[in-house]
Amino acid sequence: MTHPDAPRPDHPAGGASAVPGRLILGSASPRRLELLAQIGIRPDAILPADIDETPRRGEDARDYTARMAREKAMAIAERAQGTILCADTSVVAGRQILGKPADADEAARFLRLLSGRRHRVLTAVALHHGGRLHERLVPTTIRLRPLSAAEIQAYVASGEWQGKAGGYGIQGRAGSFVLWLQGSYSAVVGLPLAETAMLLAHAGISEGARP
Ligand SMILES: Cc1cn([C@H]2C[C@H](O)[C@@H](COP(=O)(O)OP(=O)(O)OP(=O)(O)O)O2)c(=O)[nH]c1=O
Repeated sequence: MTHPDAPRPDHPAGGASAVPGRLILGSASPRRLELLAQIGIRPDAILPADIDETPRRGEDARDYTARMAREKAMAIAERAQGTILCADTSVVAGRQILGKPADADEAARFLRLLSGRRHRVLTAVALHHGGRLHERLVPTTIRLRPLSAAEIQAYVASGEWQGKAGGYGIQGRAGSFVLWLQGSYSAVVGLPLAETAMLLAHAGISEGARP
C-alpha cells in the first residue's frame, strides 16, 4: 500500500518488512521522485544505491550509462525485495562522459565545453522485477546557445549545477541555455516517463492499478 508520507531516503525496505510487489525507487534524486509523482506513481520506499560511478577505461557512453542503472538496481536487489526502479543520466560531449561536477571549477569547465554546441544526454532505466532486469536507454540530443564567461560564472554561482550531470539542470535557469532538444525532456531531468511507465506497466504497476 502506498502512503503520502511513506517515501523517505532512510526508509528501511529490506529484511522481514520487504514485500515482493512493492515499488522501491532506488534513487537519492528528488527529481526522479517528482517525475514519478507526475505520472501518479508513488514508491513504497526509497533506497539510494551507493555505487562506484567511475567509467571504465575506454567504456562507451551508452554502455557506461546502462551499466550504472543496472548496478544501482543490482545493489538494491541484494538488500531489499520488491520491484526496484533505478536510473542513471550522463551528459556526453564528443567522446567525453560528463558526470556530476566535483566542484564549481569543474562545473564551469563542463559549461564551457557545452557552450554553443550539440551534445547528448543519455538516461538509462533499470527495473528489477521478478528476479529479472528490464532495461531501457533513452538518448536525447541538445544544443545549447553560446554562453558568455559572465553567464557561466553567474550560473555556477547559483549552485544549480550541483548534483547534475554535465553541470546544468534544464528544468531550472539553464532552461534558457537550450536552443533545441530532440528526444525526451523527462529523460534529461532524470527519468524518461514514457519508457518508465511502460516498464512499470509490464510489472503490473500503473497509476490506475495502485491504491
Ligand atoms: C542534464 C541534467 C541532469 N540532471 C540530473 C538528473 C540526475 O539526478 C543527475 C545525474 O546523476 P545520476 O547519477 O544519474 O543520479 P543521482 O546521483 O542524482 O541520483 P541516484 O543515482 O541516486 O538516482 O543529473 C538534471 O536534473 N537536469 C539536467 O538537465
